[in-house]
Amino acid sequence: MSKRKLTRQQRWRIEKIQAERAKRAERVDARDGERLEAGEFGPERPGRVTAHFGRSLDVEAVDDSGERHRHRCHMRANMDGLVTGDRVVWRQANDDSGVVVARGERDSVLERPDARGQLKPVAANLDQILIVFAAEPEPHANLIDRYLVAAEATGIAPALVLNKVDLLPERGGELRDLLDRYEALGYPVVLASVKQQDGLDALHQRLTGRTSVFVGQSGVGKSSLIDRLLPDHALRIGALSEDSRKGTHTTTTAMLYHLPAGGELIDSPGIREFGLTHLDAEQVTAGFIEFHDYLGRCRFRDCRHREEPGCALLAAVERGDIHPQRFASYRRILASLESGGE
Ligand SMILES: Nc1nc2c(ncn2[C@@H]2O[C@H](COP(=O)(O)OP(=O)(O)OP(=O)(O)O)[C@@H](O)[C@H]2O)c(=O)[nH]1
Ligand SMILES: [Zn+2]
Repeated sequence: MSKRKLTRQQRWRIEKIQAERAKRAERVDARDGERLEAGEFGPERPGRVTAHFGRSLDVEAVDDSGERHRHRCHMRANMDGLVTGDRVVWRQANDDSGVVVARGERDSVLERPDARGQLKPVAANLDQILIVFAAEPEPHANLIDRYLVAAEATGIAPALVLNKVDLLPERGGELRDLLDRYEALGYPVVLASVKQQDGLDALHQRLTGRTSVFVGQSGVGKSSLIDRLLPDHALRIGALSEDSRKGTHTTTTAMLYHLPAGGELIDSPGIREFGLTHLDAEQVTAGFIEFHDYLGRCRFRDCRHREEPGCALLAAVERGDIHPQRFASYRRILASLESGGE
């Protein structure tokens, strides 16, 4: 991303706004501290972050009657970096609001570079990254590989979703062959159609009992899928705590939704355009799961798997144990990282 030059005046204004914000946060935190001391908050309870807005969060907890309820919470000053999906310990004030006092351990975290290019967590405790592609716009194998590599680097299990199967030729055509190859590598492949009545059964099954995100190229149907999976729009808006509904930045935060049949979806525009930036060559190599058996077996320890004699990867390609198209993708991704861009 190109660095935008700010005028001195603009910079001064931004600094001023940031200083004011920091001061306000300090005041809120001091007040929370006093109220905690004074015993104005209830006992510690477990909860899960379902949306976040600056230093405020929505925290979902199960109340005494067994129902899920969302509470607008502050986080203490020492608690930076909470994200949607985090498990937390929080205490309720005498109204509906509360304060988060601790963060639970994370099973996984999805990160994204911020405007300055630094990696920042955007969502936590995900089980599954659903990489969506479609009959149209037609996916290139290299694009699928790029998403898979990026997903593998997060440690969160990827699955492939082919949407718009209503547009495929009867026997599935080349795309079906391509998918078979990924299935043979062990990746779950799910076929879906927003247009067809029964087109989402397999997807429902994939989603049940897991916390998932949808990622993928523009136009593949991510929004359409999410709208169908969360049919009641009121249900989506209703997923925000009452205070958050009045806020203005509801469209940019990652939100956690419950699916009617169980399972959760975490979604935000920022997550959907999840990409490959910030990976190094080693992560790219590790992102090709069928290479794992051969790594460390090349004659030279620093083998770059290009034309070195005794390269175990090249030999596997030669024997047909690694698909040449996957190996070509690997090369292309490395080359694009070396040239410093997508
Ligand atoms: N034929 C067919 N069209 C679909 C299907 N699902 C979505 N579409 C259409 O594909 C187009 C793009 O869908 P979106 O849901 O906006 O795609 P998206 O992935 O959210 O795109 P971005 O918001 O740009 O990231 C729309 O015109 C949809 O109506 C499907 O299963 N079959
Ligand atoms: Zn090698």
